[in-house]
Amino acid sequence: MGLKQHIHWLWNATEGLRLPILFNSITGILRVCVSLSFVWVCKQLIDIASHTTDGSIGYYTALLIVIVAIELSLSAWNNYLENKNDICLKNKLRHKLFTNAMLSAWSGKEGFHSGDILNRMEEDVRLVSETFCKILPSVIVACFQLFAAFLFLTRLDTQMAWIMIFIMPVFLLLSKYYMKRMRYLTKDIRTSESRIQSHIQEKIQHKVLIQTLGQNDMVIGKLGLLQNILYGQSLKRIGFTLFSRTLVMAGFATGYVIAFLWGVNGIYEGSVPFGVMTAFLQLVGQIQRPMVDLGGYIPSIAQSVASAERLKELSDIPLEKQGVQLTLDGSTGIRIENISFTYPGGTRQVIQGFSFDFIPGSRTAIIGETGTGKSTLIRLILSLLYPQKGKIYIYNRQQEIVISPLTRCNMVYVPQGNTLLSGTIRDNLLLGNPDATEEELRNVLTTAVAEFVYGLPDGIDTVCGEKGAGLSEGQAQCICIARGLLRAGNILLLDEFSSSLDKGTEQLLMERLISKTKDKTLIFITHRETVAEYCDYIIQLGRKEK
Ligand SMILES: Nc1ncnc2c1ncn2[C@@H]1O[C@H](COP(=O)(O)OP(=O)(O)OP(=O)(O)O)[C@@H](O)[C@H]1O
Repeated sequence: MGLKQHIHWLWNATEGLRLPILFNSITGILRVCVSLSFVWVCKQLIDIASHTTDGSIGYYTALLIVIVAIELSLSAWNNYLENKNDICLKNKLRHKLFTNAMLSAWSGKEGFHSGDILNRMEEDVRLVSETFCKILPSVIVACFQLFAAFLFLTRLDTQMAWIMIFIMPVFLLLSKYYMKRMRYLTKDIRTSESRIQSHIQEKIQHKVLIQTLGQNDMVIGKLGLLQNILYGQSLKRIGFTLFSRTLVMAGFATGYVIAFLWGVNGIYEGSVPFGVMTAFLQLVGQIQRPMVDLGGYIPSIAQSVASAERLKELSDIPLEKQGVQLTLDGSTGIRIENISFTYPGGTRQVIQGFSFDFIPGSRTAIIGETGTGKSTLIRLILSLLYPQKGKIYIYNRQQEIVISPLTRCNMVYVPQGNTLLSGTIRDNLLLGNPDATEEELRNVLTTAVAEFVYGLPDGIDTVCGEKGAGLSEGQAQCICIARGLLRAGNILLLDEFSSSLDKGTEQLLMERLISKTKDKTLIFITHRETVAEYCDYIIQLGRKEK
C-alpha cells in the first residue's frame, strides 16, 4: 500500500480535531512573529547604545519586557493546546480501533495476536497522535519561521539570505531518501516490539502452565532472542539517524561560521553596525533552527507513517453486519437446511450437507468424537461463521428468518470452559444483562447451582482474577452458566457447559435448568450421558439417533 493511502487514512482519522490543530499552529505562528519582534527590538537597543541610531533605551527596554512576557504566555498556551489535542486524538483513535476490534467479523480464528493489537493500540496510536498534534503544527510553524526570518534577513543582506536558504533544496532532497529508509527500518522495529509484547502477555497469562511444563528457561530465552533482534534493528536505526543528523548539522555549522565571519569582516570594514550584526546572527539562527527542527521531525513522521500503516491494517478488518436486532417472541426453533462448511484456508469440509430441525421447546444433545464439528455447528448457528452451502433459519409461529448476527439476540450461548473475566462476580453476571435486579441475580445463581457465591466472605461482590482466578473450575463454570441465563433469548446453546462438574451437581443443574426453561429450545454439546438422558433428540453429527 502506498504512502498516499496511509496519509489519507491519517487525515481521515483526525476528523474533528483538525481545527484545534490548526488553531495550535496559528498560536505557534504568532509566537514566531513575537520572537522576530524581539530580534528587531534587540537590534534597535544595540544601535541606540552604540549611537548608530537615535531613540529611547527605556522605551525599547519596556517593549522588550512586554515581548518576552507575550512569548512566554504564547509558549505556555501552545504547550497546553498541543497536549490537549494529543490526548483527544489518542482517545479517539483508540476508541475507534477498539470498537472496530469488538465489532469485527470472525472467520474461525483472530487475524492478530492480542498482544500485537495491544501494542498497536498503545504505541502506534501514541506515535501517530504525537505526529499530528505536536509535530505537524511544529512543521507549519518551522516553515513560517523559515520564511519570515528569510524575509527579515533579505532586508539586512540579500546575498547572505540566499546563501542561507541555498542549503534548503539539498536538505529536502536528502530528506526524501531519509524518509523512505526510516519508514522501512521503523516498520521492522514495530513488528519486533509487537512480537515481544505478544510473547510477554501470553506467557504471563499461562505462567502456571509453563512452570508445570518446566519450560521457564525456554520461554525466558525466547524473550532474550526476540529482544536481541529488536536491539539489532534499533542500533541500525540509531546509526542511520545519527549519520544523517551529523551530516545535516555539519552543513548548518558551516553556514553559521560563514555568516559569522561575514559579520566580523563587515564590522572590521565598518560596513556593518553592531546592531545589524547581532540581528544577523540571531536571524541566521532563526533560519537554521527550523531547518534542524524539520530534520529532527522527519524520523518521527516516518515512524508515524509506518504506524499509520499498522493502524490501518487493524481498522480494515471487516465488520459484522450491524443493525436493529431481530427478536422472535415465544418458543423459537432453528431449521438447518443442507449446510456445508469448510474453514477459510482449510481443505477438509467440517460440516457436510447437514440438516436438522430443532423444534421450538425441544432439547437436543449433539454428541460426537473430538474434532467432528460440534462447536463449529454452534458457531454457524450463532452466525459467527457462515456456511458455504445451505441455510439456517430461526422461526416461531409467526415468522421465519435466515440467521445473521442480528438474530443472535435470540440465543443464549454458554461457551466451553471457564470464560470469567477479572472483576467481581457481580460484574461478570451483569455482562449477561446490565439491568438485572438483585432477585434475578439470585435466581440465575440458584438455577446454575451457584448458591455457594452467597457463602463467600464478600458474596456476589467477591473479586476474581483473570479467568475467575480464586474460584474452582467447576464454580467458575456455574457462574458462567448463570451469566448466560441472565440474557434474554429463547434458544440456549450450551457447549460442554458441565464438563468440570461432578455427576451429582450436573444432575441437579440439569433438573433446575429444565424446570426453569420450559418453552425454550435447548441445544447441548456434550460428551456426558447424564446430559443426553434429559434430551428429546440426540444428534451424532450427520446422524439422528432417537
Ligand atoms: N479456526 C479454524 N480453522 C481451521 N480449522 C478449524 C478451526 N477451528 C476448528 N477447526 C477444525 O474443524 C474441525 C472441527 O472442530 P470443532 O471445534 O468444531 O470440533 P468439536 O467437535 O467441537 O471438537 P471437541 O469435541 O474437541 O470440542 C476440527 O478438525 C478442527 O481442526
